[in-house]
Amino acid sequence: TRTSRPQRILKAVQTKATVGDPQSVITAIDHFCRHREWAMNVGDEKGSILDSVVNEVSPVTVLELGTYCGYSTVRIARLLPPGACVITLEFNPDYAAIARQVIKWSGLEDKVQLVEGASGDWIPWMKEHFGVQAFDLVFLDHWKERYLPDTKLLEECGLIQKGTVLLADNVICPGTPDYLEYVRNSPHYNSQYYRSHLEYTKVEDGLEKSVFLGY
Ligand SMILES: Nc1ncnc2c1ncn2CCCCCNC(=O)c1cc(-c2ccc(F)cc2)cc(O)c1O
Ligand SMILES: [Mg+2]
Repeated sequence: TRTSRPQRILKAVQTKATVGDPQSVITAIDHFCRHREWAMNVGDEKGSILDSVVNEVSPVTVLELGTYCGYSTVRIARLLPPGACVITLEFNPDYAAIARQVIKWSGLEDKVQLVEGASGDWIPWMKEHFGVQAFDLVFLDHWKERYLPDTKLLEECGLIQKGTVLLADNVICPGTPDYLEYVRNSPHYNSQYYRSHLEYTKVEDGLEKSVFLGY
């Protein structure tokens, strides 16, 4: 049977990128998705904004919701200092299997914990299972209708504390209207929109950065 799109992305990495070189993995995926086949990676334009937020926060523990092929996982992990890590949750086992290989090819497996499962099931176990106190940065890039309920769940589980930064992809396209309304109107968040474009297209999209101000 035909290969899947994630399998074709992995092949592009394995043929075009250098083992242990995260930037070459990022470049290979962006080239493939811009010139061969569109895919829902955060991409190079929004990826540069993600990079600047990671550098600004210099997080020790990062949570990523929605791994897909591991493109943004690699973008984040490549900027983390020794001892820092990103826990990334992926619901789809086929995506997770490809992401593991992409992350391994980039040589960043020591900075990444990939967990297979639904965000709503795993978030309540984060403290106990990973010994996480609170996250310094959360990158939301999974089911768009899960952004708001999972943010509320993270708050309830004490995984968001004063200074925690939430960075949400696709707040315009496909769009997360209930999440945007919440973070922009809550007195507990300071929210900022970074205007950009849907990965590899001219369609408007953007990232919303929301800093938790404490209770
Ligand atoms: N840990 C977890 N818990 C729950 N769900 C989980 C999960 N882990 C994964 N999922 C399941 C989410 C699967 C993909 C989410 N991303 C998206 O749906 C997405 C779609 C577009 C898009 C835009 C315009 C179009 F015309 C078509 C598609 C662009 C993007 O940048 C996107 O991130
Ligand atoms: Mg996205």
